[in-house]
Amino acid sequence: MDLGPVREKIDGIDREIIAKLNERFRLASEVARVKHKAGLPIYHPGREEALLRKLAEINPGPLSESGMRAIYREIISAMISLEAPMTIAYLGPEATYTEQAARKNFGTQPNYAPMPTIPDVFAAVEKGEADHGVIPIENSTGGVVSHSIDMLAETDLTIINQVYLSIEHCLISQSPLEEVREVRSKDQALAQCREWLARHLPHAQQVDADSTAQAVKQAGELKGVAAIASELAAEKYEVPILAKGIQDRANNVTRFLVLGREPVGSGTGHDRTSLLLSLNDEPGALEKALKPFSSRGINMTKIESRPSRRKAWDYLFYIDIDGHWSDEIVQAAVGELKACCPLVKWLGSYPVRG
Ligand SMILES: O=C(O)C(=O)C[C@]1(C(=O)O)C=C[C@@H](O)C=C1
Repeated sequence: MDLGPVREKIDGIDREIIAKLNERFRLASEVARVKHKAGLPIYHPGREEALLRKLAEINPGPLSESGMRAIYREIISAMISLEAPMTIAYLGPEATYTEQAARKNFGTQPNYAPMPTIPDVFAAVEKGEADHGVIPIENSTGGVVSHSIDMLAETDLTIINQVYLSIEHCLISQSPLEEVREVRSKDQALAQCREWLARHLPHAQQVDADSTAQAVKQAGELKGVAAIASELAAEKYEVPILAKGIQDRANNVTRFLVLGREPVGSGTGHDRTSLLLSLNDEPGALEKALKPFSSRGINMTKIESRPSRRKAWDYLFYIDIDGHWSDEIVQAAVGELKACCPLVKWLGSYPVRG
């Protein structure tokens, strides 16, 4: 078949797409100017999610929803970088899962700033060295990242978005499996591969590292040491992969939070709100605190208790509910909550991915 005529048609469509994209850029620039005047950030996760949900509804295919989202992720990323390039701080070093989550959310265009620890990510955004920060918050197999929850109790930053990332772990080493005597990784990653390690490396010592990517760097330098990390990290630090998909649960997903200095926008109709509560030291205090939500049929998707670090045996409760802070029903529930809890801190409201 002569491909010439089809390719000519494709060229014509590409010319139209480019013209339309530039028209879109000009309109988005107008929006950016208005936001700039009002002192608002350009990045608006709620608007982006609402736009993507609408596009998914009208997309007749064969373009898949994930393909459509990836294309639009980059269109918006390029748009924002034309107006005001963003700096995104994340838990580094380079090639961590947190970097992958940050790129999934912000695309390829921002400046990415790897930070050595979770508190450093908070500090970079608080000091204005970064526009936004990305931190891991919980994993479907390993549970919460306590360090992140503890930092949320102390910060003035707001959660403005969340990102889910499927986590596929690899065993990475310059030595063959028979010679591996030590496995290094972030405690969470080691916990997610416990059964695999018990089966394949029962005698290897398990050692905590600051991050999965840090463990790969070390595995590249030390014989007999293996790391658990992503394929991307193995490629980045040029250390061979011995085994892929070694996590105990096939469906291993981590949830990351995107932080900003101020809340952005109102609800999208499908949002989540995170709150921090403290309770009075009296019988039934927790039950009383949950009542304002259950009595209104507000779904609570998470509750996690953490030591308050102010007093022994004093706890803070981190909760996630369906709805946006600005929703009337949420406001009514929070009003009732304030009457029975000494502390009610709003951590942020953000869109739930459709
Ligand atoms: O609608 C807006 O608020 C815009 O700034 C435009 C736009 C877009 O390109 O669609 C750009 C950045 C925001 O994160 C959301 C949407």
